Amino acid sequence: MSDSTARILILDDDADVAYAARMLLRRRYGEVAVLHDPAQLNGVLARGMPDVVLLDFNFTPGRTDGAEGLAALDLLRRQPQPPAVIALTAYADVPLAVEALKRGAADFITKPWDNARLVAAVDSALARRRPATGPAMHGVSGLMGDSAPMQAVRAMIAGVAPTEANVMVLGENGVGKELVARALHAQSRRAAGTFLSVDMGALPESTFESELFGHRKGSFTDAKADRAGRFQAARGGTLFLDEIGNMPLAAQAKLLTVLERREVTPVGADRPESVDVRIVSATNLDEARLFDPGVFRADLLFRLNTIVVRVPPLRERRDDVPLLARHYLALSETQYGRPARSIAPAAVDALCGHPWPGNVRALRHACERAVILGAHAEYRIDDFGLAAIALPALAPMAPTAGQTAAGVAAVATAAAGAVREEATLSSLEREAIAAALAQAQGNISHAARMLGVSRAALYRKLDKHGI
Ligand SMILES: Nc1ncnc2c1ncn2[C@@H]1O[C@H](COP(=O)(O)OP(=O)(O)OP(=O)(O)O)[C@@H](O)[C@H]1O
Repeated sequence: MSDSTARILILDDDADVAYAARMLLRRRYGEVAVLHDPAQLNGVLARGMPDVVLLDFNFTPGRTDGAEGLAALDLLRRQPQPPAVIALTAYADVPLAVEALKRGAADFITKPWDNARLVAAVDSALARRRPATGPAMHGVSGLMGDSAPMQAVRAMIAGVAPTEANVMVLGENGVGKELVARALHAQSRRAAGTFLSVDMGALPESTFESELFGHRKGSFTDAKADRAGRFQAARGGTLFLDEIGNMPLAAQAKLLTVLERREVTPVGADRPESVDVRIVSATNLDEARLFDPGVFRADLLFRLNTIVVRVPPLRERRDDVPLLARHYLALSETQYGRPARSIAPAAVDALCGHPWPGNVRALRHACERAVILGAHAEYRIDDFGLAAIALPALAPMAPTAGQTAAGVAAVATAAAGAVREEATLSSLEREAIAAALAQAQGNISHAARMLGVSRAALYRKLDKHGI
């Protein structure tokens, strides 16, 4: 399965619910669209079939019988290549969920949902629906590239995947660490189980244990029902602990205890439950920082890094650039209904020579930009917006704790010279982001913290500015 090509449709009349689901899923999957009215479903399907539909069941205010959702489900199931449907039902509406399953829904989720559960349900619906194929893809991971360094990474994955060893994936932002983790899962004995990804840097310290280990009803004010944590949700599968380098030390101690004992105690429970998950972790910290005990506990590190897979930055495997560019151009051409175009030879050379501080993710965004803005018969280098992409790499500085957004903006201004009179709000935002990234040495989580926004919000802004 390749997350970057997965298309998800959320069909829910509640704008807040749809927005929350879209924000959650957008980082993981290629395209996440929202539709509020089932009457428009036919038109949307005619423009392209999603892989997974999250389907609400009541659209007209006051209706609770679920008939509108069941009709939409029937319509989806009648398509020549029907998407997998995950029913979104109210907490108590078990009969409706059962009816949806009988009519072909792949799964159901009760609202309000548990994020980990929802992602796990989408992942497994995708995995069941379509194994990724294609000459450039390898295995079922979507990990592309035939350069010598990528062949070495792939050989390492093939050797390590069938073992139960914990694996730590190292590499800069956007190099493909999550794809490596997915490849490890897909080639392991746990492939039929869940692959569950958790952003450890984004878990609030106050709910860390409840999110990871689950809780019992009544164990704290908001604990209205028993809830499984990520360790339980990934049972029999692989738990991908992303951004492990951003975990506070106190949380590291709790994680260490679980890994040592191989059991978790849900908050409010009086006895532990055994855990059956394989742990794959990832960080963009360089190894000097990772081995600094002030940043990361050595005992936890040794639990996690039985095997280390290093994913090289794109500038060290330039041979992969043309293949990746063609793949992502083709993907965006399909997505935006644009004609297929080739890349001018000079543009291929320039793409290969670019330093790509944001690695494959940045290349992907640059290709999307070229498809949208390119106005010639062939893609030219200007279409990719590369001069702008290089900006963050110009002034790398040591990260500064507690940096404020205003401070970063000021540094951006200094780095870029005096504020130009014609500078727009948007260009100031772009400069602030570029400066924050430079100061954080490309670490998205640190840059997001400096700017006072979430990682997901920063990714959206990187997307918007083509950084
Ligand atoms: N080898 C590759 N082949 C195809 N696509 C890739 C490859 N490497 C990365 N990508 C794409 O680049 C984007 C970033 O990949 P991924 O999320 O795996 O990187 P990451 O290293 O985990 O990033 P971060 O550290 O920011 O979380 C995704 O859209 C992914 O599909």
